[in-house]
Amino acid sequence: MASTDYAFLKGHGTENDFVLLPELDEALLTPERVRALCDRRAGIGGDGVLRVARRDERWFMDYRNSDGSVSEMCGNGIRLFARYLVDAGLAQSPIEVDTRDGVKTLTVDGELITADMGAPKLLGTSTVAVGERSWEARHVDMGNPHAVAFVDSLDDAGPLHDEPSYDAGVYPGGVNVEFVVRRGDRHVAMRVHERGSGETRSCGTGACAVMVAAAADEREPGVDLTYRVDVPGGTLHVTWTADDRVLLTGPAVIVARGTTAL
Ligand SMILES: N[C@H](CCC[C@H](N)C(=O)O)C(=O)O
Repeated sequence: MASTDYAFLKGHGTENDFVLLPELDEALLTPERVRALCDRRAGIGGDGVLRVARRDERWFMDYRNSDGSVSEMCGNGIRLFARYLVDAGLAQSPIEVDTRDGVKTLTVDGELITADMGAPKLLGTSTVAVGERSWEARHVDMGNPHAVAFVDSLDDAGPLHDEPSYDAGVYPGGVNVEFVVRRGDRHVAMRVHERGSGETRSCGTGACAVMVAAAADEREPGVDLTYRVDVPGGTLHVTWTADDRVLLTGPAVIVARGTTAL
């Protein structure tokens, strides 16, 4: 692989970490280069890559999972993307960011950033399994696919080294699998095995999917509903608005800037 220096930033949202590339051409971001950048020993390390691009007069977030695959949306990543734009003086809050799942609006309020993720799709149920154990999982689409399984304990899913098995008929393009427990009124905790990245410390779209699955039965017409969602890497808050939008609020921290030869 030819080695030329490219600018990068490293950051995270509740420890879901990303390599942000502000100037790389799309043609250079091959799956091989994504895997090399995300490698935690031979590369910078990350759960994914955020390439900064322009599309139709807007900023476009080109998101890639650490295995080099492409996904439609990344809830923690888009907050870091907005943090970069504001810190670099390239945009002011509120910011419209285009994604493969359409345009999202980001609002920056000090340390916290809120992403309007749009309307959730609450679909049917299927079965997910880890080893001998299996659970019913609720299909929630947040622009990307999620299977949400309610468990008695977050330890029930085991070490999650391997991808849980799932119904490929329901999820032909793969799926992010969340395991969730209730912690109290409008308060849940989750673990996630992400499509294309493995178990991560947090998943923004996953936190939204978990909240929608957990709150669906208690949601009242005309009322906004907010949940606290604890992830291994911190805490997110998710609001399902009366007009059927999901708002994801959490931190986004830039931890390093530099140049990469990858
Ligand atoms: N692995 C996900 C994309 C990243 C989602 C996650 N990092 C988030 O914060 O939403 C997928 O393939 O759909």
